[in-house]
Amino acid sequence: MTRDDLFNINAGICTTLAQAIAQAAPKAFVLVISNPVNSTVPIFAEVFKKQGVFDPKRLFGVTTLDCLRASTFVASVVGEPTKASEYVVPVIGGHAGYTILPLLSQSQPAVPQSIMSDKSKRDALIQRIQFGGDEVVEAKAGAGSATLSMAQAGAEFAGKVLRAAFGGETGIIAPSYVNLAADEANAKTIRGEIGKDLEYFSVNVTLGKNGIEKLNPIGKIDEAEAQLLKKAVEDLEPSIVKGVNFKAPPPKL
Ligand SMILES: NC(=O)c1ccc[n+]([C@@H]2O[C@H](COP(=O)([O-])OP(=O)(O)OC[C@H]3O[C@@H](n4cnc5c(N)ncnc54)[C@H](O)[C@@H]3O)[C@@H](O)[C@H]2O)c1
Ligand SMILES: O=C(O)C[C@H](O)C(=O)O
Repeated sequence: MTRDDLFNINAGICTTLAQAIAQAAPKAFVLVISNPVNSTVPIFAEVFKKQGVFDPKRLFGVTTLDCLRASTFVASVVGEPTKASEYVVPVIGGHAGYTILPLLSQSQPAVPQSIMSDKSKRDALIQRIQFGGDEVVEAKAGAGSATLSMAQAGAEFAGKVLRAAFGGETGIIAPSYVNLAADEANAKTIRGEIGKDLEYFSVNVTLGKNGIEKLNPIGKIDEAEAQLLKKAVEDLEPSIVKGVNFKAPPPKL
């Protein structure tokens, strides 16, 4: 089963939840975890638009688990598994397979050259990050997906949104899959970087008291990442369209 297989069940559930949020809490910060995130976030946005309450600064797709996996697997490959929390690896694109694009070239601390210049080691590391979620789903064989690691990721991301919105903290940056209209000025740069006029993409987001304060451009990536970016964009586009075009069946009487 892939995240896309969940669309048929979760699209309807997300529509119902979005309608309830639009009516009961139209100013809420909405953090979407339900898969396929690449399509469910557009579903939320479309419902909010219809209800006249859409604020792209307050809608987030939660991709934090991809970053947790990236730092965990990088630290492990480097031989420092206990130092995973010290590694920050930006992950952009979306939250499924090849749309998950870890920017190893931007890792802090840097990934050693012995890995970066060894194609097979580097490819294996990227594959592990991209398909770590599928690994868990397969291993659980129908009994759900990531739980403890998702709890850590969800808590980390929600904590950041709350600290920025209500705790007065500034400069908090977190990756998230968002509607690029949240920051049109930087969206223009990001669309130029990805070479496509996409409505949704995951980038590093600067959080503030109103939610998304700034979308951070991708910045410098290397040739291998530029190739992976093309594939990510190619796979992401139909998932966005699927979410945007979803029409929930009328409720059963
Ligand atoms: N974004 C991520 O990184 C990430 C990570 C892990 C899981 N997920 C996604 O999170 C979702 C939940 O995963 P899980 O492993 O916790 O699944 P789960 O099956 O353990 O839990 C799903 C819960 O949803 C409830 N539910 C079912 N139908 C509902 C409805 N109509 N309205 C409200 N609630 C309903 C069920 O009772 C159950 O408690 C899935 O879509 C999964 O793919 C996302
Ligand atoms: O639930 C899934 O399909 C996997 C989940 O999104 C994950 O990344 O662990």
